[in-house]
Amino acid sequence: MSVALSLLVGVLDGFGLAMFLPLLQMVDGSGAEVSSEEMGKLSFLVEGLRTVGLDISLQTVLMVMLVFFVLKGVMKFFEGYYKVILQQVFIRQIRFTNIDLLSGYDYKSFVSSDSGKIQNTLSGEVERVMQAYRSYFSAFQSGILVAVYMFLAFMSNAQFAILVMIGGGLTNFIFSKFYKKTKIQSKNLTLESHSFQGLLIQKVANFKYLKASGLIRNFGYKLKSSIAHIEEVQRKLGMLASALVAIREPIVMLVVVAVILIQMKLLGGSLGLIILSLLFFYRALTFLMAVQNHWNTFLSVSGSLDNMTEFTNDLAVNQEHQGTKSVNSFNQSLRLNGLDFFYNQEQVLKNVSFTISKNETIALVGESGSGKTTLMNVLCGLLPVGRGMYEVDGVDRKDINMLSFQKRIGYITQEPVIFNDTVFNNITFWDEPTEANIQRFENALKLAAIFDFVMELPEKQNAPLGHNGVMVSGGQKQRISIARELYKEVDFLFMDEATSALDSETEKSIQENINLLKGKYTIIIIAHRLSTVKDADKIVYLKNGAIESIGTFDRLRETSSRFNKLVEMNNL
Ligand SMILES: Nc1ncnc2c1ncn2[C@@H]1O[C@H](COP(=O)(O)OP(=O)(O)OP(=O)(O)O)[C@@H](O)[C@H]1O
Repeated sequence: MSVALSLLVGVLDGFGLAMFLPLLQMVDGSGAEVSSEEMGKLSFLVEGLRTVGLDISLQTVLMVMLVFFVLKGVMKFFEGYYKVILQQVFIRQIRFTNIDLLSGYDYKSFVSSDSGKIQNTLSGEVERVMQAYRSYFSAFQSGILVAVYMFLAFMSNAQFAILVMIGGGLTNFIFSKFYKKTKIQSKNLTLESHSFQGLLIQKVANFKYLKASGLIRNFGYKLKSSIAHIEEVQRKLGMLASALVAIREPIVMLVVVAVILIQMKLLGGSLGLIILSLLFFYRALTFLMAVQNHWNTFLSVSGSLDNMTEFTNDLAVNQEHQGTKSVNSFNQSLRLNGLDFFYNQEQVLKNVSFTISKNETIALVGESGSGKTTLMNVLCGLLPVGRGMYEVDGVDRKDINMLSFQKRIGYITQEPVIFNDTVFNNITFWDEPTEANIQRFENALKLAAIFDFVMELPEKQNAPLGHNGVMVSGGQKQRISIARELYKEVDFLFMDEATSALDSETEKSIQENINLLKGKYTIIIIAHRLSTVKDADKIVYLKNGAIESIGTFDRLRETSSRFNKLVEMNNL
């Protein structure tokens, strides 16, 4: 469609231009009858006018010329508009595909990925891909116009056309060197942008620490040095582009001058034919320059295309495996049998076997690095099973649709997750404030022991929490994130150090609430402070990735001297 429109624009423009020749003949003052021979094979235009009974007068020629250019204008509108629509479809597809792929991205791959690359590819790089697409498309369209004008020039004077083509082809050797260098710099620009975005993310995420420790300016230097690298690459790209623009016209003129001289002096061509061909060539060469311009711009952003392809492939290859069996409720047990887990070559979990029954509270304890978080991540499906077996209600992990399982999970992390929005939206995850939802919301607040605090805020549930929850204390953030999980209708509560950011008073109140939830949810909890897990139904004590002992608090105290040591260290 777009090719056809470009062709039409070129042909209409060419026909319009061809009408200049009869016009020139009329104004040369000789008064001779307009001859169509000077137009070469395009003479059919003048002959056609005669056939339909029109005089070849000044008015007719001018009117026909006008009609051609008006039609060209109309076609140009459709061509431009169609181009915008195509571009939107293309970019939307890239954006939507990548967002979907990112949602399905496997957690294990995500952990070892570069957040700067993800951020940069999905923001700045998308813009550059759009630019690449635009330039590629424009180069292609201009290429079509070059072909149309060359064809028209060929129709009016074949010899001249061939000579210009040979000249044009020879100049390409010079341009190709520039293209190669541009491509290399384009790749560098993408890599430098990834690293800049990575540093920026870290500066924002660690702002508090950097500020409090006086290191913020040192980190600022790193960002500035990254900017300097980007500028250096951009300068090189700019230099290449300027040089290309500068040499382009003199080279093209060299070709034209040489060809006219050869044609006039050696081959004895007619000036009339050369003039019409020149009109077409002028157009063809203008578009040839446009092709080269667009092509060079395309190459200067082509690094982004490679990066986007590689990024999309990486996401696609590392999609989370989803089984076909949905978990819509939890009825019996989670069962691990002989589970091993590896990070690269390193074995982190060794032969772990135990069962968690519905509505039991299980505590994972052990020294730092013993594998508690890893085990929790396997249990909630963030990490795959390396070796061995993991079943939910008797269904193998591999056969389960993990998204459906994870919807049944309330997850409370070490660092409470707070979105930059109101208390209500943070807890209900943007649910409609219907009466039933408000009731559910208030119940969740009460269960998380934060109802009084919220109701005393000037704006109550509509109070904003700020970026990362800066407007509330660590303990309050934790309770809000607990309330969010309780608002969901879940079967499991996974708590990773849920009480670590709380003062002892708040911890006591949360502890009481966990006790209240005990028996209503299946709770899997990691806590360094053993006070939190004292009342658990079962404690899984991990040592170097293997289960050292398993049982109630009192039973472990009786049977495991190592556990006793841990308890003593915790001053219990
Ligand atoms: N993404 C990772 N890549 C490689 N090794 C990892 C990764 N995450 C954790 N490990 C390793 O796995 C082991 C267990 O880590 P894990 O975080 O599960 O321990 P933990 O008991 O939760 O520790 P802590 O109490 O300090 O949080 C550690 O030796 C750690 O170095």
